[in-house]
Amino acid sequence: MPTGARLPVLPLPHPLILLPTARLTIPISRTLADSLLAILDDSEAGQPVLAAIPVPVPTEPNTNDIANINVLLEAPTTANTPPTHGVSARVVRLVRPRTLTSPGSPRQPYLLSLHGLTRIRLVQALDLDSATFDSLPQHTVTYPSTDTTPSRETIDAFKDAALRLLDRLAKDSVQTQRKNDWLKVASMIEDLSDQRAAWMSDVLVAAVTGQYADKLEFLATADVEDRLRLATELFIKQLSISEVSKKIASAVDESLSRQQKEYFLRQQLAAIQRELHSLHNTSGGQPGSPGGAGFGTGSSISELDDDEQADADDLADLRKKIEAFGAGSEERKVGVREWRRLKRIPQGSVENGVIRTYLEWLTSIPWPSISTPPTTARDALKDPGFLARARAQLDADHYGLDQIKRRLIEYLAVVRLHAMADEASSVQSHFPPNPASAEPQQHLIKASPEWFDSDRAVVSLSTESAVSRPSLTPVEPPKAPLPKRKAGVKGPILLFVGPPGTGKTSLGQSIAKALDRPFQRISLGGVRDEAEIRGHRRTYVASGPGMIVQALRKAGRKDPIILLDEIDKVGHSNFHGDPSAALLEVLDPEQNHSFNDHYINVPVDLSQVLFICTSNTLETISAPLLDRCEVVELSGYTYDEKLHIARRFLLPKQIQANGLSESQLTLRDDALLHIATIYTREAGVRSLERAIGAVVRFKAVEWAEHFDAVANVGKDHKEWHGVVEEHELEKILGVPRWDSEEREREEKRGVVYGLVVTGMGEGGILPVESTAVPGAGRLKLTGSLGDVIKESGEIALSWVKTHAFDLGITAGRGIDPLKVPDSIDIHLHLPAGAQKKDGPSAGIAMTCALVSLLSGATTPKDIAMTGEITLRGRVTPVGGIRMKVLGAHRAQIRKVILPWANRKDVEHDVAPEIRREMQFCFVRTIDEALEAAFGQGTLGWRRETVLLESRL
Ligand SMILES: Nc1ncnc2c1ncn2[C@@H]1O[C@H](COP(=O)(O)OP(=O)(O)OP(=O)(O)O)[C@@H](O)[C@H]1O
Repeated sequence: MPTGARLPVLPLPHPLILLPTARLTIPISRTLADSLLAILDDSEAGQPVLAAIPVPVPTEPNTNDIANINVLLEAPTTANTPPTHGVSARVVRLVRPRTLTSPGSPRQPYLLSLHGLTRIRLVQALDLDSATFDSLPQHTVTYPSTDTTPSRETIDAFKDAALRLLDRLAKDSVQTQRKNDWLKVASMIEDLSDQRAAWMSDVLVAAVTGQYADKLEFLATADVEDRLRLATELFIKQLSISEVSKKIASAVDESLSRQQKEYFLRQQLAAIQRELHSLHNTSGGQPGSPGGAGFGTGSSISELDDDEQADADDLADLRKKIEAFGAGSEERKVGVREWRRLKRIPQGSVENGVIRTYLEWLTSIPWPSISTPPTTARDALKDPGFLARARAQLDADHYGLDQIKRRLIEYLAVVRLHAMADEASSVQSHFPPNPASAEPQQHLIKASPEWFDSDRAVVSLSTESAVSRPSLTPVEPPKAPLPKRKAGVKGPILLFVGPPGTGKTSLGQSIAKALDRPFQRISLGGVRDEAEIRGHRRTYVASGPGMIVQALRKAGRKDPIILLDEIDKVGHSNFHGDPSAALLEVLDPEQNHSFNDHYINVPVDLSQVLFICTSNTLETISAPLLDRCEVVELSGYTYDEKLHIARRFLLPKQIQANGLSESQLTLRDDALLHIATIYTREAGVRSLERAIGAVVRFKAVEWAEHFDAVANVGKDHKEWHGVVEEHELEKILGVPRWDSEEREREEKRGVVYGLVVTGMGEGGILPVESTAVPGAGRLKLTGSLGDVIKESGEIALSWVKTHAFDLGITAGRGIDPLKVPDSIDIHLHLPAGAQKKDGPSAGIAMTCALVSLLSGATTPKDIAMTGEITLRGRVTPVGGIRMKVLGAHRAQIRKVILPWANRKDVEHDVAPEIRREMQFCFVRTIDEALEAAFGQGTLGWRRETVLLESRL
């Protein structure tokens, strides 16, 4: 064709483009078709040629559309320059398809097929403003020269890139036909002559390049060398695109297929379980039996089968609970944050489980920000008859303990007053001075659900608020003030101290009943790890909250009674932290409104909780902990009290527990007392309860046998005897444990009885034995003795040596009784060597034992003593008098020798009936103690002694 020919120009709207060698079929309007037909009529050759000029529209790639990687990779090169490049195209077909015509349609679309021939260039660019796609204006075109031969390297690079791309396309093709086509083209390229390389580049670029801008640039590149280079670049680009796309597709495929697989497996599992269930129900089951026809015929599916539904319900429940948290509260923020993380992490993953468990804990704590209906505890405190009811409750649950009950009533009165004062101040704060100030709070609560997922946030916000633009960032409401510590909501923290089984725990339960609050008991015995109280941090595997939060969750209310049991047995600072320091935080009203549990990691308010502590002894409790508590001592019961407790509480409880009725079984008082004295010698009543339980069980068996025999008429049966006598006890409970000790106790030279308090807080007697062995005047002390008690032994020996002449042991002053007449060693032993013993209170007993050994005088076997001695012979006071006296009374001791300074303890703390039954000797000096122990005139005193014996 001659250069500078005029051709009708067909503008191709974006994104249509026709490359040389390619074919293109496009719909055209009737007007355009008419123009074409006119040209066809004029044309001599039959197939007219047009200039097909692509008209680009400037487009910005949408960077948000990450799904379409081709769009991202396409450069925004389609600038606003007037189009000049195009292709001469032969009109191959012009048809009017029937399917496209519709009656009454103003435009009758035609289909025009074009075949690209060669590159052309318009001499004068198309005027974009006046260009219409309905006319074929005549333009002068030029044909760029294509004669140059490309270089060897360019052709080789082109072929190499083309072959690699074709290879990839063949591999990626799913259809065999298409794969074969690509392979055929590849073999053509291998045999391609250099002259045909430019033609082949047109063919391939038209076939494989998807991007408009690339095609446009390729169309505009007339020079053969440049064109081949550009084609090479495009092939490489296409290759990397297809590789990246493939990688992404396979990654998506993989994750999808894993999820689908899991889903299908779960579905199959559920189906199999359903089948098994129905099989089980329809076969073999007896009508009316579980699993039989009466229970379900297979159509009813247990709620346990449908775990997916249950799972969804649980999640919905969780969400509801988080929504119930007060707006702006710390727990709500953490809950929302963790909820979002939960939604992001795939179900079934370990992390998902961890977050879910955390959220379950978080939502199960009774947070103060959750609005709850007014609690009955508050109502109980408001009731004017509250104190009377509390007193009645304590009396109904416990016998005796009058002083303690009085103290508890005082305590409850204080709690009530504080609660009422608190109520009054909160009523005031519920009425804000300006009603307008309450309004924003309402909006906050209304808008709260959209915190949960951002997509929901967009929807709900855009529908509700037409004015403000929706944003993806959650709307943070203004911070609601954290609940302030309510000053002194409760009274002091009570600490019940006493031996086991004296009713410490059950007193705590009675207080909870009186206050109508839930009761939780935390056993601190053996707690060595701070994390048991504070919880483990969430980074630990299988971490969880500490005991305090667990108790709060179980109680389900923010104001339960929590009993910290055996606080004396909690561990102190070690490499697992300091549990007692953690307890300090729990018990300190200044700190416990924001207790920090490591697992929950949101401050927990414990200021409404009433803590009560129990302990067997005060010695092992750390001073700061003790400082926070008010000590209430329960020393133990007398036999008389035990008898009452047994009759009124323990026996009826055991009778009921063992399926009998009170009319069927009677335990006489003498039998009960026998159990208390001979079988169970303890300060509390726990063993007594156990022993009574054993007797009741024995009788329950007898009753059952009797009942069976009566029902089985004709068979001989024993008579039923519903009264338990004292003499029957040995048959039921075996040989008495304490009886033998009493009998074995003897009046012997060198042996006296001291009074002790065990580590469990229980009083009792302990023999102090001494014997003389040949030796060199040394003192040997055995029986697991601590330093202080050993020193007491040495002080006692020094005192006896000094006063040996006055006591008539030696013939002259300055003679060592351990050397003259014979050289001896003294061995002092305190039995029960497995138990550690320490303290100064055995001073008197050791002195008496040494005097007895050296003088030959003995003390009666029903005398016991306690008191510290000094080198000058003074007797100084000791602790635990109440428990020691009670222990001595239990051990059938009739006379106790005590330091004078402990007189007030006996007067105040010892029950009157014990004071009546026992003789008390209060002594100021060792001389007085010796006279009280050995009896007046027994020792051969060489000087006048003053005996001050006082009886109560
Ligand atoms: N004064 C009492 N009146 C009636 N029952 C009592 C009395 N004291 C104790 N009990 C009963 O004795 C049993 C043991 O009491 P509890 O468990 O409270 O002892 P504790 O002092 O807490 O012992 P531990 O130190 O071993 O925990 C309970 O069944 C309790 O009801």
